[in-house]
Amino acid sequence: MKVAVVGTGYVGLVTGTCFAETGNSVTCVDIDAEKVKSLQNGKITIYEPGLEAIFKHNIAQNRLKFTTNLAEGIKDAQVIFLALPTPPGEDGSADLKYILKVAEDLGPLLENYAVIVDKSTVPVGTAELVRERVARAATVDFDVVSNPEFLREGVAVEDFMKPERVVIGTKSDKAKKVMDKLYAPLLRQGNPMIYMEERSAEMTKYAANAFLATKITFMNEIANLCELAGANVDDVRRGIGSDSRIGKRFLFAGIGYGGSCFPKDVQALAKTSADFNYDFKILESVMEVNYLQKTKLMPNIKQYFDGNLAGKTVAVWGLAFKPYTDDIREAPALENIKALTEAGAKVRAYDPEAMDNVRKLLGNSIYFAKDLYDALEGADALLIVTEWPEFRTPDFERIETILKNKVIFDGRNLFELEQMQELGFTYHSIGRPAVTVAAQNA
Ligand SMILES: NC(=O)C1=CN([C@@H]2O[C@H](COP(=O)(O)OP(=O)(O)OC[C@H]3O[C@@H](n4cnc5c(N)ncnc54)[C@H](O)[C@@H]3O)[C@@H](O)[C@H]2O)C=CC1
Ligand SMILES: O=C(O)[C@H]1O[C@H](OP(=O)(O)OP(=O)(O)OC[C@H]2O[C@@H](n3ccc(=O)[nH]c3=O)[C@H](O)[C@@H]2O)[C@H](O)[C@@H](O)[C@@H]1O
Repeated sequence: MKVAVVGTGYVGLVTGTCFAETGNSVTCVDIDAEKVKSLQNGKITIYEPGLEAIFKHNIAQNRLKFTTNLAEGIKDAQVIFLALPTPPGEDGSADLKYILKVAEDLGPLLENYAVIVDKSTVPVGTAELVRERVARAATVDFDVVSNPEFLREGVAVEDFMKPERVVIGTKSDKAKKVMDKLYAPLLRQGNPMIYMEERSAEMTKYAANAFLATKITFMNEIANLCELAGANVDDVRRGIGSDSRIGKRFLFAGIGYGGSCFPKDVQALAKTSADFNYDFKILESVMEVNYLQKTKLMPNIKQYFDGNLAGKTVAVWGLAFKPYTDDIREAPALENIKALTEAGAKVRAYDPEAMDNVRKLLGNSIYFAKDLYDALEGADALLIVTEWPEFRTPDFERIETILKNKVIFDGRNLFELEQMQELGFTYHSIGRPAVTVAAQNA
């Protein structure tokens, strides 16, 4: 099948590459000329495990092409994916300007029937708006369907190639046939293609993200309560997660969720609710709790240094909003770096993938370390923000030698409390009793 993907960011590049991998002929379109040039030269523009190999393979097979020219990109395409940004507008709603602009541009360019697919996360009613914009200048028949994407960054290829479900919002049988054919190779394990009305498909995406953000936030609040009540959130997680109605996944307490989607999608759903005069109370709480959670460890850090961080240096392990990505959008690390520097501390940061992106944002206002131990040189304390695997079993003897104080603030609960106690570290984590040297000696 001939497929076009408009917008070649995280979702567009994964979508295009994976559909090329299943044998389609794919052209990806982007207005960012530098990005397209790099992709044309076989240089991948994002870090996503497993993507580079299939990206290169499909370029070599001539099944994956890149262009800045929309007309060229969509020529003869049977399916046109819109994988464009939908950032928050000033009022928190999803800004549809990128989607609607491309929809308008597409109209006069269509030469044959095509299925135009809203892959971006878009509010209820967007498919109707896209249809209206395309129709303004279209001279051929077309369908617009909603096909929200549920991939996670860091495991995007796996999620895309083996989706637990594919949701399609459309009433058109013609469009259904095209989508069935395109997705068939990805659903061989029997996972379902779920058809529904387009408004329900659009809502499904926001409901999924808002539910997951709420689940995490609920656990973060349980964690905060555990700290006050002397319970351990990790035990509570195991205790409730084994109930299949609750499930084991997405119950990990930490210093807040980040990323390009949960924050903006929860906000956008709240705005949609407001537009329908519905007071969606949980969403407001989720946003407030998550905002506060991101700097949850700051009071502990300040208290350790008797309220004064001026002149102190803090090593920060992890900058990406989660492991296996270089994405720093809404990353808790950024809030913590801001809080630390505002309090007068210096920051020495290390992340395996995200340092270039943070450097673009913060310049040389913080030190970017060569590795996790370089980050500790001359540092008074260690703050862990992202659970990269290489942080899980570090050389504690080396940490002890380099770090000025044996103190770790851990926003991702990487270490066992007993281990920290044995090693003699003061250790503050999330939703678990603090390990202090005083407590150890008591
Ligand atoms: N990043 C993620 O993990 C997921 C994102 N989504 C949704 O997918 C959509 C896209 O997200 P990302 O891929 O993360 O965004 P992104 O910002 O990484 O990529 C968007 C791309 O669109 C390009 N673009 C902008 N205007 C254009 C135009 N007129 N013509 C052609 N290209 C244009 C940009 O240059 C950029 O390369 C958003 O709605 C997002 O909410 C959904 C599921 C997962
Ligand atoms: O719409 C999107 O863009 C995507 O948003 C999320 O994917 P993603 O943001 O890539 O990453 P997640 O693995 O969901 O993690 C999001 C945040 O939640 C945090 N998290 C996750 C799980 C958990 O148990 N605890 C927790 O704090 C992570 O640290 C991270 O900051 C969803 O999981 C995807 O299904 C969805 O497609």
